Amino acid sequence: MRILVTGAFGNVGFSAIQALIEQGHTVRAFDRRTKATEKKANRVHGKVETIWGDIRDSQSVAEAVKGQEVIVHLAYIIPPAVDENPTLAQQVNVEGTRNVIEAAKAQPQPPKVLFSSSLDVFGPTQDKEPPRHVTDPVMATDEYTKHKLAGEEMLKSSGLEWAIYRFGDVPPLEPRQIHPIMYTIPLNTRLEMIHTHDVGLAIANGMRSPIWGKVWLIGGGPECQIRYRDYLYRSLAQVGIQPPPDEAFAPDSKPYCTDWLDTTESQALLQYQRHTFDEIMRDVADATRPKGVVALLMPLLRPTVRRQMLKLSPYLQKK
Ligand SMILES: O=c1ccn([C@@H]2O[C@H](COP(=O)(O)OP(=O)(O)O[C@H]3O[C@H](CO)[C@@H](O)[C@H](O)[C@H]3O)[C@@H](O)[C@H]2O)c(=O)[nH]1
Repeated sequence: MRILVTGAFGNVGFSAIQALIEQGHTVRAFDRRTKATEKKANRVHGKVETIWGDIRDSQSVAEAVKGQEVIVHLAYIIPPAVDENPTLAQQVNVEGTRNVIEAAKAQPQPPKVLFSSSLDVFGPTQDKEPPRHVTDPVMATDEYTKHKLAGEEMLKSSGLEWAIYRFGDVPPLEPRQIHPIMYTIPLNTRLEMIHTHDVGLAIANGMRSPIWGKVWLIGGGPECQIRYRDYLYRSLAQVGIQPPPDEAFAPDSKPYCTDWLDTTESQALLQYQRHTFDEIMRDVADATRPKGVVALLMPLLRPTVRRQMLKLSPYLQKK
């Protein structure tokens, strides 16, 4: 199949193109050109056709869409960056999705579109019995979820063949920057993680499955249903940093929009859940382990990193 992947050199995109190549598809990658995306493009050089462009530019999107049978639309500004530049995020996320849909509709044989959404669209649900089902009500609670729900609606009413994957939390296999967002999640929050390679597999397996016309929940399954504390403590332990005290975090009364997911149906169809939470964390640790001089300096750097991290907590600052 001829498949265009937008945002192809992002976290999910790169896993998707690798799984698609492995399954014999002809992959066209569309992304903006940065040092990071170029580095990843070099790793699949000769295996995909790469088109550099801006998702906000309808002409380059139309060029990329030509002759494709499926578009996997992943180009997006995600949290926390989405709140740092909401105007740009609106253009990339909402207008970018509109460009993809319009370009698809303009084709003599319109391609199908697989849109990536998020479990965040269920809103705050920690007071409800888990897991979340695909039929549960949705609500916009911030810019990101507003954009995702607008995209879902645009696609459903486009007249195109569509499918929507709402993903759980997909940790990238690269270092995540320390950001104040880490303190906005109460430590007891239910989180469902999924290995980035399993998301790639769910996308690739979807190409030969009857996914169309439906919304799917894509998470790691019961083995990946954890609490935020499990994830955070493990991530910090892997780099030898002691976790911040409980009072640095939002209290349980400030619920965050993530939850465990009912993935029975998606797993039965797509057979993509291959990794447990422990395996995700092992692969993240392998991919992010400090090397060379940084590794040697780590024992000296740790206290400074921890101090800087504590400074980012709005709850500690209030005291
Ligand atoms: O202006 C921009 C900003 C970003 N990107 C690309 O979009 C991709 C985003 O990837 P990344 O930031 O690594 O996020 P992912 O974790 O891969 O995000 C995926 O998974 C999220 C849900 O977990 C979805 O919201 C996103 O749409 C989907 O791309 C990258 O290739 C970026 O280069 C653009 O093309 N234009």
